[in-house]
Amino acid sequence: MAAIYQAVHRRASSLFCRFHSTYVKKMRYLNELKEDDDFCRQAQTSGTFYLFHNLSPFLQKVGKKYLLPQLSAAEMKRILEKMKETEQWIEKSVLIGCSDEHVPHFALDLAGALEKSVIESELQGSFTDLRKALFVVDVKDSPLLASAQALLRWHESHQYCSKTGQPTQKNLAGSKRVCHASGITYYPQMSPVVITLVSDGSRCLLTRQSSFPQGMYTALSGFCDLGESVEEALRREVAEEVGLEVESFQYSASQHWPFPSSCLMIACHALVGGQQTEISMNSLELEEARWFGLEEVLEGLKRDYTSSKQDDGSFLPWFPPKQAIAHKLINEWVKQQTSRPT
Ligand SMILES: NC(=O)c1ccc[n+]([C@@H]2O[C@H](COP(=O)([O-])OP(=O)(O)OC[C@H]3O[C@@H](n4cnc5c(N)ncnc54)[C@H](O)[C@@H]3O)[C@@H](O)[C@H]2O)c1
Ligand SMILES: [Mg+2]
Repeated sequence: MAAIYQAVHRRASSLFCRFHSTYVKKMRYLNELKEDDDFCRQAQTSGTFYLFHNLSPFLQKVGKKYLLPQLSAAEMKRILEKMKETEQWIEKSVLIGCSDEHVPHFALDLAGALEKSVIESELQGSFTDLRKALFVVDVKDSPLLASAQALLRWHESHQYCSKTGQPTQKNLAGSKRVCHASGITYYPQMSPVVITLVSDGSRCLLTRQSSFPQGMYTALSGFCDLGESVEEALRREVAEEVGLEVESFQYSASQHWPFPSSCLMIACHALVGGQQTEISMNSLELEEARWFGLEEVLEGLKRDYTSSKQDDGSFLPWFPPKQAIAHKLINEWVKQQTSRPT
């Protein structure tokens, strides 16, 4: 009965969809895949697959470029058969998007099924740590890579119900997990983080944690506490980490960030009053916090880790690459400074 209802519903939706844009149709299609296991199972037979092993994505190096190969369902089947694994493995994949033509994309972690080196030599590429992969693939592929890994990571760490201790079961698309003993449904989660580029009008405040690569400075950031609004978290983090009081702030943009595990980065510009710009750094959290003038920021934007290294082994300041939302904040600040009437 449910299957008939779903088929009728799908037919009605597809008629309705004739009047919708490509984007709306795509979102409706993805939503159906999440809601209907049979539909998703069928989609897995015609979809494409991004491979992971122990949460490291599979990349192929072609010349100087790192590509993110998508395997067809037929190719996946061939590899699993060759390695004497069953096709059931395909059901462990999670839905991560689809093309405008509704070819669904899935991510699959093959750890536990296949030996890493065997797949690497079969497919001529390598499973690469996400901290490297994210920065070497084409910029347009980084968000997909980050969210695919985050979803696979969430499933890996939510195998059991935290109330009953019983195994949880994922739906086919991987948009949720259910504990059949308690009836609890678990959904993938992100932790909200506010990232703030503080300015005093003519300088911006950039900071380092001791765990950062040498020479790298970025905007202030902090996890939102439970029950806090974005505004409250922003003001608290700036006060906690550098001892300054925010006068006003403006939202810029947001980004999903996979480190340490699924953050929703909410990026803002903040202004502190001209009278109170003396930094009182919290050395438990930060190694350094200081004001940067426009010239120094412009110079820093030209460097990366390698080019910032000096002959004596020290590092000149450099900033996060364009995949990180901090880069956008710094660029926006530069634009605002350079477009101001002098
Ligand atoms: N994409 C970017 O441009 C960018 C830039 C800066 C920071 N970040 C990310 O923002 C995250 C948070 O920044 P931060 O380290 O300054 O935060 P923070 O200042 O809140 O300090 C981190 C500490 O907060 C605690 N904490 C509270 N809630 C937590 C949670 N949900 N998960 C983990 N730890 C929690 C832990 O003790 C942790 O050590 C970092 O993990 C970093 O990867 C991204
Ligand atoms: Mg912080």
